[in-house]
Amino acid sequence: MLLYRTKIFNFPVSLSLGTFIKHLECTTNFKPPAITRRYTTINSSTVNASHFETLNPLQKQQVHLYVDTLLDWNQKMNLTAVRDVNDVMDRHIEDSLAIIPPIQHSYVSCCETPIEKLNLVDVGSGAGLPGLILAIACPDWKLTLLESLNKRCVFLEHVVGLIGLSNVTVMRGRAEDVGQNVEFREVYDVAVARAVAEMRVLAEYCLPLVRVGGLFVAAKGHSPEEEVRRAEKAISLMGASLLQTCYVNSHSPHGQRTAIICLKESPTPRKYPRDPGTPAKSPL
Ligand SMILES: C[S@@+](CC[C@H](N)C(=O)[O-])C[C@H]1O[C@@H](n2cnc3c(N)ncnc32)[C@H](O)[C@@H]1O
Repeated sequence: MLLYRTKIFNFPVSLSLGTFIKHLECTTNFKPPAITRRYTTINSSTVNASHFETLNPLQKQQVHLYVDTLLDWNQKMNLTAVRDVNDVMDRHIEDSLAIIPPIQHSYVSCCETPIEKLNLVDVGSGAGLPGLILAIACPDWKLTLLESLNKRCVFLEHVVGLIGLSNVTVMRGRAEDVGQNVEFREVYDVAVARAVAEMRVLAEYCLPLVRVGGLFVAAKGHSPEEEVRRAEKAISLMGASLLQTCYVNSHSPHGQRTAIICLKESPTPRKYPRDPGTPAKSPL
């Protein structure tokens, strides 16, 4: 059974999905949206196994094509340190799929627009993780894969075309520049990031891209508490607040993973993000 760990009166507890959603509502000031809830229950027999097993046959085929292409291109360019197909499935695919339930539950609980047509940006997408996997698993969502390295963008464009995904845009650029571009600033419902930087830096990369009322979701390891605590100031400077740390029992060999969820409450001041390189050199 998929359990969400949180704290009640400072005691760590593990909650089932339904209880977790109720807890989220009780411990935040946000009113449940007027829209119909779509994720009040999850079939525990499906989440009990791997997240991959919950995909339909076409989606599974698309993931396999992605993994084969990734490993093929990895012989020519450095896309991932993971070389074995089973390891890619367990470490990258399961890890990426594991953040979908926390995104869905937090969005439905706290954000006022319907979740069906979500507009997401994956910051520092690398070889497309988690963004490209989210695009396969949630074909109604629109994904922008933002990546600064040209060769990785070439791979992304190739694999997106090969799989035939029409809901993905590959954007080459630095988060610091894109976040200052009026065309992309504060337009995304959700920004996600995995294995790009520490939370203080990620907050400055991601939150300027998120619209007021949207979410920033960072995929992190099993013990992100100290990193998250240090990032509280940066998150607040960006006009957001920490909503929840969701502990997800991933099928990945890393075991438990976390999704750190922040809600954007007010516009980010114009001076953020700072010049390229500054957020990483001098985190807020
Ligand atoms: C360690 S890789 C992780 C990639 C992927 N998210 C994953 O989970 O496998 C970090 C990626 O973020 C990109 N990156 C780092 N800083 C960035 C920035 N400021 N703007 C855009 N991309 C960035 C790097 O080029 C690299 O491809």
